[in-house]
Amino acid sequence: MPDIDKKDRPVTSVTDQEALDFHAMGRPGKLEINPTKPMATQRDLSLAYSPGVAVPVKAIAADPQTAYDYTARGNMVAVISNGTAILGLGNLGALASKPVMEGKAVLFKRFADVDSIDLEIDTENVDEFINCVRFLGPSFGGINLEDIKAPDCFVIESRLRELMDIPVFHDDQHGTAIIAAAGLINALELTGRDLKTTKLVCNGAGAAAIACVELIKAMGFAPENVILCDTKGVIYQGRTEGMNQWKSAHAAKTDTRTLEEAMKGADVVFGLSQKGAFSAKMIRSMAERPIIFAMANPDPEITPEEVARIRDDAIMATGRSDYPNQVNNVLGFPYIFRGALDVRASTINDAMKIAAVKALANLAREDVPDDVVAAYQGNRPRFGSQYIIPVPFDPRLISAIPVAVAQAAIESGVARKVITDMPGYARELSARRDPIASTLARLYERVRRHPKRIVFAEAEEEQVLRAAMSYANQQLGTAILLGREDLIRATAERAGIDLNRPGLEIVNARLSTRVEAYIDYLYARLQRQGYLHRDAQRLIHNDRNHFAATMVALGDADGMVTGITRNYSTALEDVRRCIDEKPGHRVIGVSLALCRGRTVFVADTAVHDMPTAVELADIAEEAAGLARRMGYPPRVAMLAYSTFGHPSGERSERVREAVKILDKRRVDFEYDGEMAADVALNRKVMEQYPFCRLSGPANVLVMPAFHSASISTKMLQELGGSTVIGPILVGLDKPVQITSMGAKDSDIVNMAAIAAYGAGS
Ligand SMILES: NC(=O)C1=CN([C@@H]2O[C@H](COP(=O)(O)OP(=O)(O)OC[C@H]3O[C@@H](n4cnc5c(N)ncnc54)[C@H](OP(=O)(O)O)[C@@H]3O)[C@@H](O)[C@H]2O)C=CC1
Ligand SMILES: CC(=O)C(=O)O
Ligand SMILES: [Mg+2]
Repeated sequence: MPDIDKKDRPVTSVTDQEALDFHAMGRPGKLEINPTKPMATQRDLSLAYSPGVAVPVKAIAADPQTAYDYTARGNMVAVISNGTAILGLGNLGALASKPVMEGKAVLFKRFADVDSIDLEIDTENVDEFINCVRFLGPSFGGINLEDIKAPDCFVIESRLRELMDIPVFHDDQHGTAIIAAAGLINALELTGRDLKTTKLVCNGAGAAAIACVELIKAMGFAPENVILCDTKGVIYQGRTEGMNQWKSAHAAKTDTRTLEEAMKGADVVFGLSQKGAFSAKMIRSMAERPIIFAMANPDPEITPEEVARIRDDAIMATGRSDYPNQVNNVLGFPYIFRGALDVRASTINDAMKIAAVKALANLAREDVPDDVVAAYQGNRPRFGSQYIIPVPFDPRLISAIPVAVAQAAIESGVARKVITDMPGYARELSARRDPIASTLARLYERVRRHPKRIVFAEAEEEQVLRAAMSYANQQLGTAILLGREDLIRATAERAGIDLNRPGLEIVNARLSTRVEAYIDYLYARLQRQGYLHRDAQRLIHNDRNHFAATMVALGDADGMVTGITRNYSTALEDVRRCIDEKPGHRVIGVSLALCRGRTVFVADTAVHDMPTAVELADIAEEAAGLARRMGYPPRVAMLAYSTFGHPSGERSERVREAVKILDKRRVDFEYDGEMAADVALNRKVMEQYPFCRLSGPANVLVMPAFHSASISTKMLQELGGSTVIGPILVGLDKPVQITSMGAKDSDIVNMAAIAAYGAGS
């Protein structure tokens, strides 16, 4: 019996409590709405609302197409469900479907920058549902129907398609069929099969299954080689029980009556039914090199581990993100709608679906460029049984699929806007990618490849325990929990956290065998700064920051995270008693602000109150180094309230001096200044200074002083809707990160991952 390949094991798994906490933290749910225009002044109000708003109203009344120019319609999709077939969980009602629909809405945004809102319609009556949706056309550029049970979904979709002049797309049908077909084409190629003679069994005869079977027959599968099963077994010609017209259309001429009989000798099996529907016996009875797509969510018909225990020649796919070969409609719907919206398509037709299938299948066969490797857990994927389909985080999807879909819409005559410059369109699409997730994903993947032992210095705190558990769960390394074991265990129990999992290690400072070594180390460092041996003893025994930092200094841990219970500067002082600056470096804090598709590094947000010119130059070097290590070629702007000498003043003088120092140092990155923030960030404003040496908008902002750094990042976060990570501490000889007091568990994990990243490979 083959051992399961390490790659087949889930990369990350989450507990029920983690899932609930994730949905409850901060503002409950997963999305909110933000205005795209200023709404600050009387004039703004006059333009946005009465009287100004009357002008676009009249324009749209005169020419409905102008709604795409004057409203959000053209980038807005509704995700609509009645909750009658939520994933593979069955009919749990409209309200219970909301987490999934919010999820689909955020995936639209995350993967394809499509704005989306979920609408849960509380009726199981088909006519009521249709009547509710049919009048919503003016609000949206497209309708994504989701998790509506068969056969109602077939009636609902086809009637709405007739009634509405925007794309209506039932994702569980066509999204699933497109992804499954793309994966199947590649799996057939890898196993040397011809689709005309391949025998396929599909378990499930609902929304997803019927659409999959229709699509593969359209691709060339022989109808006599396709058998569909449902809860009553094989759908054979003449069967009367539990039938409907959609099942009848695929009733097979066969003597088999059960799934078990049908699967004997089958080349391919699709599971679009329910958890656990495939038995070991069924899998064992399939043909050589079988293709098994167990696509039920959240739990597949059979797991890759189970299949690996039965046979080692299968190509295995599931609908889940924690196994290789994820056949899930998330690879389709964001990009298919992106392409359809961009050409204002009136529908999503077969030509567009087939174009998406081909684009997806081809992408998995292409060589993967370096900047994509991070999306594949650090391994360079190669077309093969473990890689038949791209992963959802593949950054090439955003340009490859919408282009194919838009092109097909234009050629098949359903586009209301023609794109002539397709390469230009592909470039625009790439720029829509959300950098937040890619930056962090890249960092996490690097750490996953080189897991690290990180000490969580305040492990008696609940959010720290949660963060540590998440760190271990995400296979970033070992989380060392520092604290009194009885208190850690009590907190864990109260919070429902299971400490008996691999990757967690409790260290109690009082009981550690390393205490004497740590005291000696600290005393040797501090004895000439007025500290007695007993002071060093007290610090190691009683203070977790000193204990943790000494652990890191002496190599008992790779890095450390702290900051929840003590203010930043106090925590930093604690750490610096134990760890020096890296030779030739300066310790500073850099905040990473991710805002409206841009990433900027802001420094120094932690250490230097009123830096001198030399210190500013050092800060620029440290921040540029961090940017480069995180994959951004640095363009450093030395910020001030003035730009290139005007208006003059003492504060700007210091910044100008820092630029001269950088000139003398002949540093190997782009920098310039002094300049105001708008000059640094806005290409058009920068063009007014043609001599400026930056080749584009700055991505590293060196602030003239701590107050401006701190104030501007906090304002970005609170008013600008930016995600701010950090301050990230750089320049220390060992990787230590300090969170802000009261940080959330997700912030703490990010900082722990950054510490681990800093520990290198
Ligand atoms: N990976 C992916 O991207 C996607 C996966 N899916 C998964 O596919 C499954 C079906 O979803 P959907 O088509 O929307 O739901 P539907 O309610 O429309 O259809 C469910 C179908 O599954 C059949 N079924 C249920 N349990 C069994 C069983 N034990 N054995 C055989 N057949 C069974 C039902 O049979 P009967 O007709 O007799 O009631 C019905 O035909 C879900 O698990 C869902 O998560 C769906 C969409 C996308
Ligand atoms: C993925 C999905 O849409 C489903 O399982 O229903
Ligand atoms: Mg679904």
